[in-house]
Amino acid sequence: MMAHLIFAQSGPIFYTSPTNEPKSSVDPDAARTWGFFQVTNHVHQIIPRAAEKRRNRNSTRGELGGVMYAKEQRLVPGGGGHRHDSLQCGWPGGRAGGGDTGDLRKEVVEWDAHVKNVADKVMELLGLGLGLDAGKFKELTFSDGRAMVGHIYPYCPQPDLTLGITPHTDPGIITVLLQNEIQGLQVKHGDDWVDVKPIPGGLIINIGDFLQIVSNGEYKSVQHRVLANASREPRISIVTFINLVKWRDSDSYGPLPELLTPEKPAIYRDFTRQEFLKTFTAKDWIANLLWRKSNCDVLVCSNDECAKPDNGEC
Ligand SMILES: O=C(O)CCC(=O)C(=O)O
Ligand SMILES: [Fe+2]
Repeated sequence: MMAHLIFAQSGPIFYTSPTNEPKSSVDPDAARTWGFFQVTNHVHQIIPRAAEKRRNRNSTRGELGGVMYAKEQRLVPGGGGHRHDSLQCGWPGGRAGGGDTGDLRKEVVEWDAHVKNVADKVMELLGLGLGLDAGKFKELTFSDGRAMVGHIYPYCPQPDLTLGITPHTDPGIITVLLQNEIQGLQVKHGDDWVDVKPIPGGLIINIGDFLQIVSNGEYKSVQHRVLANASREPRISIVTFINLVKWRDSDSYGPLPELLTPEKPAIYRDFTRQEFLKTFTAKDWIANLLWRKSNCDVLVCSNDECAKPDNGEC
């Protein structure tokens, strides 16, 4: 069954006021069951030009000072599952604008600042939703590592034969996504793939693997995919991944101890940054993709020791 999820009329939605102060809390159901919700009424309504500029390159990948262009990525050799081009700019440590974004630099920096602002508000509310202090995620420097990717999905004459992006979960903390009016993103909900209807100016937020683990499974990192674009107009999305940098004063990660109780023991083991990133080295990443495994599957507790709260080791 194919359902349509209209975020604006029912279900997962959360508003910020025109001054960007939270007006109501994140519907905990949205982050807990859907893993996706949408923010509207955020102050900044610019659609950055960043992804509008399509780079036609012969090479499949080109790197240039922190900016990467990827054309028709095919993660699975011989597979046809990634019918889109991407432009990615990453800046560890929250310093936007590194690399050669050329004449788009101003928009990229401006958009990044806005997304960080919205992400900080959202994470404040998600933290409160777990019973944590409002500033907890900020203290853990959650919004400091960001990568912005502009995807463009060209018209596909045979959309039934391929996908824009194959099913996956996002690895990081949260993802903030702006899409144009061409529909294509779908979210897995039970056995169904649910269409995410574009709302002009709406920002789609989804929970990543890292936040699922940190929240000890309370918030869900949900599979999503993008259909190949059957429309003559290109589909464009601008995605900011809020990623793991380094927890304050710590190199070890896992479910937050303050969330663990005898009734709700750790379901994930502690892990290092290297372990977490390992699933994203090319080989492991493709293997995990093929087996439909996310970090949450890889880092799940494998013995009874983990079921004891306050025990950091598995
Ligand atoms: O383009 C979209 O709507 C989704 C992109 C996405 O899921 C991703 O880049 O991880
Ligand atoms: Fe994604």
